[in-house]
Amino acid sequence: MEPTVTSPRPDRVSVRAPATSANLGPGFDALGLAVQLYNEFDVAVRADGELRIRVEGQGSGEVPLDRRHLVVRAMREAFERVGEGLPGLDLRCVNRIPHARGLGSSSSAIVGGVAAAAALLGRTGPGGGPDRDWIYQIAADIEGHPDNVAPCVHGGYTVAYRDGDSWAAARLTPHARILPVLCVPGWKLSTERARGLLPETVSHADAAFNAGRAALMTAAVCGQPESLYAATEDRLHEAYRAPAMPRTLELIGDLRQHGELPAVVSGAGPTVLVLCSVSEGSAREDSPEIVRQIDLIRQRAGNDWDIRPLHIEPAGVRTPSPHP
Ligand SMILES: Nc1ncnc2c1ncn2[C@@H]1O[C@H](COP(=O)(O)OP(=O)(O)OP(=O)(O)O)[C@@H](O)[C@H]1O
Ligand SMILES: N[C@@H](CCO)C(=O)O
Repeated sequence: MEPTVTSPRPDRVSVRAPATSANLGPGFDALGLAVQLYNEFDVAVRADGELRIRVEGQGSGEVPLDRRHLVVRAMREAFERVGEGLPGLDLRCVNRIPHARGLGSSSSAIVGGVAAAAALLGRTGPGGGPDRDWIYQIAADIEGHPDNVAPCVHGGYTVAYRDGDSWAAARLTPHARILPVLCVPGWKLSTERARGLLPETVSHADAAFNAGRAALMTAAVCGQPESLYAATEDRLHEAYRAPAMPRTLELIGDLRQHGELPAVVSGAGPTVLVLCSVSEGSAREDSPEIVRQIDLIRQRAGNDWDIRPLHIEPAGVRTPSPHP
């Protein structure tokens, strides 16, 4: 956990942390994908020790504007890891990731907070960028499971896991033929409630089913998108959560049955993730095959869902200032 480089300490920093879609169906608490939708956090140290928080966009008027704020909690934890107290701060949040929808808003806030603290502490990684492993360890400890945190920190497609006393992740590059399309509803579901619906134990047969599909998912995302439909079947969490998000499971069933589209619950829901793809070349919003798939999604979803094609974010959290 030692920093690769210790730089002079700046007194202000800007952080950009992406949205993420976790699980991807069978990879419960392990698989995740970063997408190009971001929260931005501007942090400046205050000499008077006061804490001032401004929130624009998602969560404005809902999240606490004091030491309970998730970004501040994450920053405090990071400072305490090096034996320091949190200084006074001006924190400005520009939130674009909707809360409690299964798009990793909490991971973005936690990773953003830890990354801001790392930069203020002068901890940098190779090349002067964020000290990604340090950020990952602390953020995953706070979140409690690593599947949103890993892609938020590293970008791309990640397979996250526990390795002894620490968190580890394999970061892979998704195939250019894939374009994630998110169907975001206006209603919320907290991860805490969605996790409360899961059984204590599952059958060996269901565990074996998911092991095969999760392994296939990595092959499908990174090399053979034609396997995405088979790879997106799950028996560990989606059906158990249906009572808290019936319309999500209904839409997924509809898209799978009528459109043969690889649709899954994004994270803990209620957003639906559809892994759209083209048969050759690179997937773009205006590729004829993608246009057809998005039209079908719009028809089946109706007006209550915001249909958002979002390209994969390759790099993960960034601290453009002071580390370009
Ligand atoms: N940018 C933010 N600033 C402050 N608090 C936030 C922010 N984003 C999320 N939170 C807190 O986290 C809660 C949402 O976390 P939750 O884990 O339930 O959902 P999620 O992270 O959006 O979805 P998922 O984990 O399924 O991808 C919000 O209700 C809010 O309390
Ligand atoms: N793996 C997590 C993702 C949401 O944080 C879950 O499904 O509960």
